[in-house]
Amino acid sequence: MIEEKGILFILSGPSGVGKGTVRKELFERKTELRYSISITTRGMRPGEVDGVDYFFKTNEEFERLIDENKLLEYAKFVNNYYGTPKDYVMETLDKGHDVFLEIEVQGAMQVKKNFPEGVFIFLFPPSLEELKNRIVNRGTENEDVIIDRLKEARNEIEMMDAYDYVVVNDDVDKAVAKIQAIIQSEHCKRERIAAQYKKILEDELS
Ligand SMILES: Nc1nc2c(ncn2[C@@H]2O[C@H](COP(=O)(O)OP(=O)(O)O)[C@@H](O)[C@H]2O)c(=O)[nH]1
Ligand SMILES: Nc1ncnc2c1ncn2[C@@H]1O[C@H](COP(=O)(O)OP(=O)(O)O)[C@@H](O)[C@H]1O
Repeated sequence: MIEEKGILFILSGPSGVGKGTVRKELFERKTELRYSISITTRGMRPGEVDGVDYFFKTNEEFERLIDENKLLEYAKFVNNYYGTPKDYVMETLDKGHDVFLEIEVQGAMQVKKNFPEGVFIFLFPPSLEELKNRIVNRGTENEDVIIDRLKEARNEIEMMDAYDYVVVNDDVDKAVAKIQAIIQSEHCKRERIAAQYKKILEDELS
């Protein structure tokens, strides 16, 4: 029997496109997925909980994690560090569970280099105008940060071609349904590989 490892799914997209909203809705429906809680040096927003939304750390603590090689990937995004805990992701995949990362583009490209078998999904806004409205209406960032995040959004959108799938987030329910379909489709691909492998073994034995 071949060892069944979990699949690593990576969701990226510009700030304000709706990654958090879509991810939360997905987890309401698809409980077998495991979410990897990221580590960040950004300040906590009202309503956020340490250890639920992020593990909130100081710059010093974060840089120690980098030095100790504890991160699968990390990036600086608009003056703050964000990173993925390596041990959690690797151990969870080894146990056969799918893992879901919600990370920005630079980090996703590091994962792609080291983990090309991951499935890379880009969440795309219906328009740049709508993206701006969503960031502004969310009301969690000041004007300077919003301008920086919108600049970053243009760079991020240019990297879209490096992703396996693009999902437009015009409607949350539809976007979640598409991501669920991608997850199922990727499992069917793995099942095909497993079936081919089984057939080869059976042919050898006969
Ligand atoms: N590279 C990397 N990016 C992350 C990680 N966690 C979150 N991010 C991304 O960092 C960016 C900023 O996140 P945040 O400050 O929470 O803002 P928001 O996603 O716009 O609500 C978003 O694109 C996140 O997806 C991580 O572990 N690694
Ligand atoms: N499909 C959608 N239609 C309208 N508004 C949305 C949609 N998806 C998300 N939003 C809203 O856009 C804002 C940004 O969403 P959020 O999930 O915080 O984005 P991100 O995590 O990508 O920065 C939030 O106020 C959210 O309620």
